[in-house]
Amino acid sequence: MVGADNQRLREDFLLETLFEKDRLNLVYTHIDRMIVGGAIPAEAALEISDGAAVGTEGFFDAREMGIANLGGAGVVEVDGQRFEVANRDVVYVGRGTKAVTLSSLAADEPAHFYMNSVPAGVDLPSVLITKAQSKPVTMGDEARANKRTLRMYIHPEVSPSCLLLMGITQLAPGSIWNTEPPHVHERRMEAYLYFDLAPEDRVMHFMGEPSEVRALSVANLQGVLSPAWSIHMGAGTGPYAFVWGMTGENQAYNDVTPVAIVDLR
Ligand SMILES: O=C(O)C(=O)C[C@H](O)C(=O)CO
Ligand SMILES: [Zn+2]
Repeated sequence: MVGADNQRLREDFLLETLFEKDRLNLVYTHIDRMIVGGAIPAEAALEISDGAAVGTEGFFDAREMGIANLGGAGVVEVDGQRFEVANRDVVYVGRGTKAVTLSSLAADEPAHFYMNSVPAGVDLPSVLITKAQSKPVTMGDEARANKRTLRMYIHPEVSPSCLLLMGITQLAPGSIWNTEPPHVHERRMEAYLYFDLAPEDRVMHFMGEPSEVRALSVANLQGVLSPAWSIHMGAGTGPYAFVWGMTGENQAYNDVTPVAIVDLR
């Protein structure tokens, strides 16, 4: 990626249009085969079942998925099992599922479903993980403008998966910096989805090898991909939260190589 200009970086690593009313958008990233998606089912339900794009009969024949609701109350139906999903609840969908249907309880305040799906080697039961069931960890320091609460949802300590990890980080009022210290993790890729950011604000998201840092200006409900070689950290011009999703062969959250701020170039 050395030499890539801003436009090339945006094309390869920024997911600008994931959320559109009454559409299901799924992006096959080819970074550790993670599929990143968004759906706003307002007037009609949206279904995920066909596997043509992933080369299997059914979408979930060889995949698991995490679905986070970032909007109004919604319903995720997994093979007839109905989960009512409030704002910041997450549904884990296990491999072997035949069909997932996404809908909203109210069309004028529709659910915003954000999805991460990765290859899985085992069938696990599909479950709802509410915000109250997630595991919070508070990090950072108000005086350094990086205080935040990270909530683990799909994680060995909360709710198991095959390889997927998923959680939500909320910045504390007045804090702007996420993911300090920045780090890389050779054994996992990561995708961020910034949300609850005002339309006039942006998160300046930093990516790249620690010796070649670049910035992407990211708007509300846009995603950024972070291959194993890239740092991922950001500073918002206003309040925000983000969903982080990871896949790789090591699920230990602290399996990271921190990079000192003074070593970034
Ligand atoms: O603000 C943070 O710190 C994070 O949310 C970090 C991410 O979860 C991450 O990068 C995990 O590897
Ligand atoms: Zn990370």
